[in-house]
Amino acid sequence: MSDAITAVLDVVTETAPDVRAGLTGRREYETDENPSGEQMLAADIHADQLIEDRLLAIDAVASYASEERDDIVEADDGGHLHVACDPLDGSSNLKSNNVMGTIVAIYDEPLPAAGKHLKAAAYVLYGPITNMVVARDGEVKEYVIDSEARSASKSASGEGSDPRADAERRVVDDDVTLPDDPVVYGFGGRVPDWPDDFASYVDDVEQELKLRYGGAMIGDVSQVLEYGGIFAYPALESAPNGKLRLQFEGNPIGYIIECAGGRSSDGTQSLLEVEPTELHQRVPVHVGNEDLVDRLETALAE
Ligand SMILES: O=P(O)(O)OC[C@H]1O[C@](O)(COP(=O)(O)O)[C@@H](O)[C@@H]1O
Ligand SMILES: [Mg+2]
Ligand SMILES: [Mg+2]
Repeated sequence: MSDAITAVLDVVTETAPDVRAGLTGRREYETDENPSGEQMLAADIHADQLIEDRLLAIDAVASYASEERDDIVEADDGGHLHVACDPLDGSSNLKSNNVMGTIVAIYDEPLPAAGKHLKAAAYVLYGPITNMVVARDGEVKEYVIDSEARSASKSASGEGSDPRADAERRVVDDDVTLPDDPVVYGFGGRVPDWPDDFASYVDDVEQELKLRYGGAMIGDVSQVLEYGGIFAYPALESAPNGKLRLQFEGNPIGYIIECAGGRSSDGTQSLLEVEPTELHQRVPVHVGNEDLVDRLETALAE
């Protein structure tokens, strides 16, 4: 099992530089919508295709599902891992050249699965540098994806030049934990669309924390992991289940934050406890320091 998970994480690492390189020139919207009714960029489709092809080539991967396709793709030859992917999280940031990420959730149950069936979750963040955060076995590690260092050392040693073999991840923090004293908050959705109970919670936390909201969940969650705080894409008046999707976004981010010592919630319970009903189901997402999420649940219950 653990070698199989490493194989999936290695493929994600090796594919990240190709996803990143594919962004240039793929900033236009396609005419098709994804299953959530959102317009896809050419970059979303390109990243999805690259990741699907490479993950399904791993013997242990039984199925692949993504935010960008209606149905689960089953591998021809079995396997025991089921991978759910958001190939480009925050892709509307591509037009304005801001951060985006790739999220993978590795389950040992067929999809849709509850978050408690996650064996690992990871994201790649395409920021000024490309890094990768991996949660497994209750721990979170941060890596830098370093394609150039490896390429240079390989060419010096005369090794071949398969571009996929050129990326490696290097640990930069082997125990990512949320800082005790939280600093930042970031909440999605239009402010007038926030329910009153959520809005009054925001009034409270904005007295204590600094706003950091960038329009890509993965970038905003990375701020919370680094500085402590809370990220939410809450239930809205117009969308009681919020915007983010349980299999591809809520579960893996909830898992990463919980492994880093924080809490996740759909408003009343851990995201990892939410009953899956369909592949593309949405869920309100609140993740961050324990005390901030506890207070949020109390505010929503009043
Ligand atoms: O534009 P809004 O409503 O603030 O939404 C931003 C949210 O939507 C998302 O972009 C949804 O993810 P996708 O880009 O993968 O569809 C999140 O990353 C982000 O938190
Ligand atoms: Mg997303
Ligand atoms: Mg996406």
